[in-house]
Amino acid sequence: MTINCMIASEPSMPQSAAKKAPLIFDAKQLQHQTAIPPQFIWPDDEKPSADPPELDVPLIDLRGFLSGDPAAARRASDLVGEACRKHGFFLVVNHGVDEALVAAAHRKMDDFFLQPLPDKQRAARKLGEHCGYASSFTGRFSAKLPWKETLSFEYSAKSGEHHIVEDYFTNTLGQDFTHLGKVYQEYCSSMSRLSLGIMELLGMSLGVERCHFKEFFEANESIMRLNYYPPCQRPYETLGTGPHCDPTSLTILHQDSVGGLQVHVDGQWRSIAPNVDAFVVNIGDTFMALSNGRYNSCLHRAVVNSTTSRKSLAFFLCPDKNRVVRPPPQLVDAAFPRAYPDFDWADLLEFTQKHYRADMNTMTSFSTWINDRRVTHHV
Ligand SMILES: C=C1C[C@]23C[C@H]1CC[C@H]2[C@]1(C)CCC[C@@](C)(C(=O)O)[C@H]1[C@@H]3C(=O)O
Ligand SMILES: O=C(O)CCC(=O)C(=O)O
Ligand SMILES: [Fe+2]
Repeated sequence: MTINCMIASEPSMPQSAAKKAPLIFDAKQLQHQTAIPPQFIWPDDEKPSADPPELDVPLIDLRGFLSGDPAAARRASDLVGEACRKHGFFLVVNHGVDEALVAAAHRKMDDFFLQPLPDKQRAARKLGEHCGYASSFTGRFSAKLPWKETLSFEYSAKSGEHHIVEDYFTNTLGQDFTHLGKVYQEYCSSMSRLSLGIMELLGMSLGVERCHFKEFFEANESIMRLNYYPPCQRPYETLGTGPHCDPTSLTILHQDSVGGLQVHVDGQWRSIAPNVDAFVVNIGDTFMALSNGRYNSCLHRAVVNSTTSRKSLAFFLCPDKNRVVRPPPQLVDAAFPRAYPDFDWADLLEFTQKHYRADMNTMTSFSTWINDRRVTHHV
């Protein structure tokens, strides 16, 4: 199996317009090989260890809150706040999302990812854009490549855009994929509804009006990402997804029963055990900014294994692209002065797609970048 390796100049930063033929990576072949291109081998200080300790993640039962019980809402909000002041991860159960829909969303991933590579590449992601199929980002980064394939697409809760997911699949992949589009359209709609409920709990936990963040995200333009992690014969030298904080606002993740999600807590990588009845929820950089830094976006990654492919469904809640991300005034005071500049999500998304590989320092780098750009444009 020939691989055209790209001799890249930059470490693992986004590539400028691809002047070189990118490394062509076919998971079906490489998943059986111990000879792995060096671009996939991570530095010693980032390699995963075997059997990390499990993180005891708060499990929040949403049944009472969703049925309108004020005491249950208060309890759930307190648990959310406690988790967000620690590591920013929590599990939700009795979340109201149909388990058959979740199962269908996982099953339909195989209909796309088990196709031959040329068929998948009909949906190939264009450089600088966030939607489409990416095979390990071989054309995007030159080192520390993630051992995964992804398919990302937009979901919009705006009126008049209720078929954007279905249309994406039909327009990109043809009528044979309309059934996938219908499943993911319904799945994303469920995720959006659940996200707005969690935004109520987050608002309550921060002591702002209960509907403040819910209204901010009512017309969300979110990103749905299907993560497909093929087996890897050197699982302790590679990573499925590298260490990062999500630049988005809220992530609702469903991991299958294989396991592989890890969170960095108190200087240690801890695994989050699979629980197919639960969604894993974490806040991202944009919500950290909306909370004026009172809640932290948390560092996490995904590891792979040598025997089984792993799948995860990640719904990334994002505001309307042109809503200004600014914390409510109640969250700005002498103890918590403004942590980040005003920005709109479109700018942060552009930054992660064209200028910076999201990691644990994205917001610091972005703040510098946006301030410099404002000065330059202002001059
Ligand atoms: C806005 C996004 C950029 C990424 C997908 C969503 C939210 C998470 C981001 C990401 C997963 C963080 C780690 C690096 C990244 C390049 C990846 O491994 O996929 C990020 C995504 C991206 O830029 O495509
Ligand atoms: O697949 C996982 O468990 C995590 C993926 C992730 O963190 C992401 O896509 O942002
Ligand atoms: Fe993530």
